[in-house]
Amino acid sequence: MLPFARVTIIGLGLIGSSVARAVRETMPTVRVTGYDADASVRETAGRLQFCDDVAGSAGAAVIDADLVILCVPVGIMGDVAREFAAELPADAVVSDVGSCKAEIVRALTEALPNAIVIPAHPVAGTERSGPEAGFATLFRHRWCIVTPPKGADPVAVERVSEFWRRLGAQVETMAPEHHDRVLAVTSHLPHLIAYTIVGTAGDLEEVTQSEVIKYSAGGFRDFTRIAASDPTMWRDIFLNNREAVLEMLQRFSEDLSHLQRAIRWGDGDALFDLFTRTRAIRRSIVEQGQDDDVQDFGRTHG
Ligand SMILES: NC(=O)c1ccc[n+]([C@@H]2O[C@H](COP(=O)([O-])OP(=O)(O)OC[C@H]3O[C@@H](n4cnc5c(N)ncnc54)[C@H](O)[C@@H]3O)[C@@H](O)[C@H]2O)c1
Ligand SMILES: O=C(O)C(=O)C[C@]1(C(=O)O)C=C[C@@H](O)C=C1
Repeated sequence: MLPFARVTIIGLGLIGSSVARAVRETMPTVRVTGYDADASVRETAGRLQFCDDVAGSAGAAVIDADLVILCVPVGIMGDVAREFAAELPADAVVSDVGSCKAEIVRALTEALPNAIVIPAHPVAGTERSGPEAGFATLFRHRWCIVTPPKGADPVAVERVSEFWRRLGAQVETMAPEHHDRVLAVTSHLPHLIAYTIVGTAGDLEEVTQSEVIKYSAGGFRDFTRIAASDPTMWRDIFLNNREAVLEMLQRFSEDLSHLQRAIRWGDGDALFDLFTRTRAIRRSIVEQGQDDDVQDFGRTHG
């Protein structure tokens, strides 16, 4: 049996439109209603037809939904929930796809004190944004981390988990605070580093007169892809996962200082040992099938 019959997606950008497309493909009998605050996004959604209908307000979009998924920037989840609170059916499940979870659990449970709130995070995306960037296979073979609030109904948790499994994801359940510490290392810090290195190179360009662009290849190009990610989305992630990001950044700065010292004192063994350890980490990720060229191609060209 399908976990939900009438799904409403609020926010029809990269992730919202990908969820809609994936539902179409994997659960074609499920009715998908969409809403976006931006009229031009609603118009594009109507043209691309990845929803059965596009509503004119958040309230109208949720009116008979049994699952509502918020696919908007992390910093406005609570405000958007308040917009549709009065129209939300009592037995509907409210979820989201936000990239950090503790603050969202707090904001959604505060905005919807009587609703069934089961947040989730599909750990899948690209540097692109908007409804044209979405694609149905985005979540296939990717993790989706479900982060229920304390005391959440296990039946609702299982329905949300089954929904994501049907979209092709592998599901894990985690406490929101634990999620935020893990993702601070595996996703948020790497983005911060990419933003920094590309910004630094951009500043240096004035000195080197365009050599940065001319000779950018390999490693630097990979950083520029990540550093092209949506500014609103990432501003909100850093402001809403502040504690965990600052903790991991402190740790990272210490490790960077050790490397700096090794280079200064010509400690080749320290450099060699670290690079050997990191190469083994990359190889074990590839062996576990969590990364391959086909998937990378799909993510950047989908
Ligand atoms: N991009 C990724 O790689 C990725 C991956 C996983 C999760 N996420 C999370 O998914 C969420 C959406 O990210 P995205 O990449 O799809 O962004 P996006 O910019 O492509 O889409 C966001 C959409 O939300 C709409 N929106 C903004 N304010 C709104 C409001 N008040 N009411 C209704 N709609 C509103 C925007 O018009 C836009 O169409 C974020 O919370 C992000 O953290 C992103
Ligand atoms: O592949 C990318 O472009 C991404 O940045 C995707 C990525 C990630 O860091 O893995 C970014 C943020 C999301 O919350 C989940 C996935």
